[in-house]
Amino acid sequence: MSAGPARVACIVPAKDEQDRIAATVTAARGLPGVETVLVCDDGSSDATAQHAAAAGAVVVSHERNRGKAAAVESAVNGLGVLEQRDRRPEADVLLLLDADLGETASRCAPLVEAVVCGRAALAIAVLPPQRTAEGQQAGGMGLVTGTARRGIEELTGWSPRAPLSGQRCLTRRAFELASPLAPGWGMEVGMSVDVLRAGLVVEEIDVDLTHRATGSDLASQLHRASQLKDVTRALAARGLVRNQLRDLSADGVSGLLKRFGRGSR
Ligand SMILES: O=c1ccn([C@@H]2O[C@H](COP(=O)(O)OP(=O)(O)O[C@H]3O[C@H](CO)[C@@H](O)[C@H](O)[C@H]3O)[C@@H](O)[C@H]2O)c(=O)[nH]1
Ligand SMILES: O=C(O)[C@H](O)COP(=O)(O)O
Repeated sequence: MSAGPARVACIVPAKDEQDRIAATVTAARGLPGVETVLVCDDGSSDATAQHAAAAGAVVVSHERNRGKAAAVESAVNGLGVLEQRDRRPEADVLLLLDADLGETASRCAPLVEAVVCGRAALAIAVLPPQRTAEGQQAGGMGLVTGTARRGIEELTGWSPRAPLSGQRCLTRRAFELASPLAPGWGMEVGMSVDVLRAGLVVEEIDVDLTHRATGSDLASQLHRASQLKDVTRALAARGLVRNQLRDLSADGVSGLLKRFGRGSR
């Protein structure tokens, strides 16, 4: 990281977030060190872009929906263009926040602090249990989370508490090491694996954040299916399946049983 105070840019991917984006942007702008908030409007069909801009964000837009990872990449590219055009010093820290955090985004200072002080290259927020809009306990059967957690552990030896959490702060260098990001919902899993494999420190931090939690209706289950597909792809692209096949051919049936036992934890 460069000498002097750290420069933090906040990156917010947003699809149809007009109800919450302004509060999220306002809260993010108030975080220590945050100089710029960039929102990528990922093909929204509502007024997300206008609300984000009115709250003080720099907005880049996708004409059509391209998924979360592409939105994050576009916002970071936009940051690079701004820095060159305006000859401004480069941000050395990126804070990635989802658009639906609202004013709770103001609680993310501990993530920034962990990276700015050099304790971690990637700091990830662990959220408390969430409730759905109907007041029910959020979350599914744990299939996506469990797949992501076990995959990261198999590939790196580290077992995260919140493998899917998109609320994360990292050095620009760590972001570059994880780029291009794994597509769609695989970006967090891919990033964690890539940063750990580069030998950098990853830390999870409890942060009292609230977001729009996924429920149990059909749309929510379809969302989970899409997450599972992208997470599985990100893990496979980093060698998970290859490793499993290698171990199976080395250990035969006992390897299969060992792996099955581990998978059912
Ligand atoms: O096509 C899309 C879909 C979503 N988003 C934005 O991405 C963020 C996360 O989307 P959300 O629907 O809130 O995700 P969750 O269901 O909450 O997913 C959890 O798990 C994901 C990984 O599967 C992480 O990316 C999220 O941070 C984490 O909250 C939000 O700002 C969205 O507006 C896009 O930019 N493009
Ligand atoms: O609701 C959630 O936490 C995510 O969509 C992941 O769901 P799952 O881990 O319960 O399958």
